[in-house]
Amino acid sequence: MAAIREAKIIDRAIEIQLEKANSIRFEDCWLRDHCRCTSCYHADTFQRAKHILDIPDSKIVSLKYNENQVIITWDDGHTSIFEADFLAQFDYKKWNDGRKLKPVLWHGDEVATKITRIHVDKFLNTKDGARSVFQSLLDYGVALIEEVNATLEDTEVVCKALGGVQHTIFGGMWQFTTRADHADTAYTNIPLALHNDSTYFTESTGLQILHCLEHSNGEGGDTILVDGFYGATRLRHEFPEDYAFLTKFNIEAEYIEEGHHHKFSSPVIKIDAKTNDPAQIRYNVYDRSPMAFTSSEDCRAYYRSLRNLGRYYEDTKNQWQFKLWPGTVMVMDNFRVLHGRTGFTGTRVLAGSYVSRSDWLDRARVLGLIQ
Ligand SMILES: C[N+](C)(C)CCCC[C@H](N)C(=O)O
Ligand SMILES: O=C(O)CCC(=O)C(=O)O
Repeated sequence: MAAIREAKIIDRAIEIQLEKANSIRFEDCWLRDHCRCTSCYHADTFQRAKHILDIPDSKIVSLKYNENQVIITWDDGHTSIFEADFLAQFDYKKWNDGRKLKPVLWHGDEVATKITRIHVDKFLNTKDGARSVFQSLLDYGVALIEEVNATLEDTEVVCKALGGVQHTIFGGMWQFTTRADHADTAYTNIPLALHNDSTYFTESTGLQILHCLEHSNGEGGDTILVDGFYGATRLRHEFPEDYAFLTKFNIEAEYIEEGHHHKFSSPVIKIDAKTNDPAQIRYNVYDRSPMAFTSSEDCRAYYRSLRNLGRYYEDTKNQWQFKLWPGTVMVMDNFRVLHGRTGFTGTRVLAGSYVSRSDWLDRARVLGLIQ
């Protein structure tokens, strides 16, 4: 509970001093816009009631306060009441810090002991279980959900609980094997180097969920994961020019099959404007489309920087390699963690889905893990 010690008018703003906190200044335009009375705000839908062009450019004529509230009278006769707890949220530093995600960088198989591994019933039926899965995704970008029946239907229940199935050209829930249902090497048995999916979509897919329903009469098919942020951070320190290039230069990716042609250009390393740290990695050497360059410098920088970043991802010291067996659902954050697999023989069937980033962050927010 925030408590107001003092409030005063300064120019066209008010400044409030809270107990044991910084003082916060609020401009009159902000205050009028944030008036919580029923004609300014629909409290039942959490939406503003007035168009921004209809908010009067009015002046404060008087200010009263007590420990819990600030009461403002405006020159057009309107009154606004602000609760101390409401105002206390808008100390810029606290507000901004609260919005930063704080990924914990990892490399190698040490992460195996840190991530959440949880029984599916605990994940589905308890808040603590759900919290621990989403916290693991926020911290490390990976979680394992165990003892799931090896069927598409049971996997779907897990995908829904992670935020809901995201539909793409591959379908909603997918099941894939070496049968070439789509024009993509995932649908073969060849090895796949570390990559992010959907670099060719305007919005990358958020989580990727993989459940091996069967692997019989053969071997191989290990899963390999690497922390994309760790590699990017190493590049930033060791090859700052390449890091700068990959944060700015738009690299084009595409997906082509009968009836489809997706294409998108983006920097490989997208930066978070708040933290200046990597916010998303879009690294897929296979799905790059052929490009023209304005200069030989750019062309050479493209190859040099992608290779320098790729070396961290391909370094086995940075990777976590393991075998997924029926029963264990792997969830990973495709904005951060790169995945790959070793080649395999035999019959191997994987099921899963994507979950959009907006949808899984929605769950994490409702669980109180992020703001
Ligand atoms: C997961 N599933 C098998 C459905 C699709 C795999 C798509 C892989 C593609 N090269 C990409 O990077 O997006
Ligand atoms: O077969 C696997 O384990 C992973 C396939 C893959 O990389 C993908 O679907 O993007």
